[in-house]
Amino acid sequence: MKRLVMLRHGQSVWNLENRFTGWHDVDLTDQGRDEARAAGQLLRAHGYRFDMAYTSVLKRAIRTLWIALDELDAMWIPVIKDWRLNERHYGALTGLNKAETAEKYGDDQVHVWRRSYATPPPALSDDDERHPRFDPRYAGLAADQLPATESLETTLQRVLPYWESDIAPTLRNSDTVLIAAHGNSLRALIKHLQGISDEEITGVEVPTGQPLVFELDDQLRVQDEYYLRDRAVPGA
Ligand SMILES: O=C(O)[C@H](O)COP(=O)(O)O
Repeated sequence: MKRLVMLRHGQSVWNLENRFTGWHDVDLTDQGRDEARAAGQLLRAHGYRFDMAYTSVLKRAIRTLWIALDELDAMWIPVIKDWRLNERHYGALTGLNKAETAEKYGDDQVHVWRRSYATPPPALSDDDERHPRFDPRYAGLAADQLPATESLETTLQRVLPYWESDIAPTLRNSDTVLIAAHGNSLRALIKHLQGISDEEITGVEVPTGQPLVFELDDQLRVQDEYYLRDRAVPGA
């Protein structure tokens, strides 16, 4: 049985401030670091050893991974960072307060922007300083790869090819892989792995700092899915 563990980053400064974050590169809060530490300790208590880890190019996910791997005494394992595991791009909402945006546009509209499968938030203009074309970490990408906004659907359209080309082949040749990423890039992957419908995925939430385990057969079909916090610690 193979195991894929997904870990959403711990609380970030903009989670705490209740701001739309997306591709903005904000760090963890002290609470977020504690959550990452607790995630690593929980994985250690359950005897996890990872062959390889994947993360995004955003520091809240990278630091969560570092802290968890440090707790596991496994900072030596191969780690790949890739932009395709980034959070969904929040377009022109990036940086806005979520509650104030709901007051302005209504709860229903904000819920559609946050949780619908196919409706993206309003796009950034090309000359907006928040546009990823101004960020050197994306300098190697073609213009048509750089989003000005993303729905969950278009997020899945960049996560899935990465899963197929990189993560799935690694899992076929190993036992246990960790992905430290973001609420919506992980929801996209969960939707794919579990065959969740466009409607049902709107109700799926991923909490910060909680290892989510997928047990997979050799064909990478999901046999079981659970949060590790819900399983008894062996020998405890
Ligand atoms: O990008 C963000 O703001 C969060 O990481 C996820 O936000 P959401 O819960 O609004 O999708």
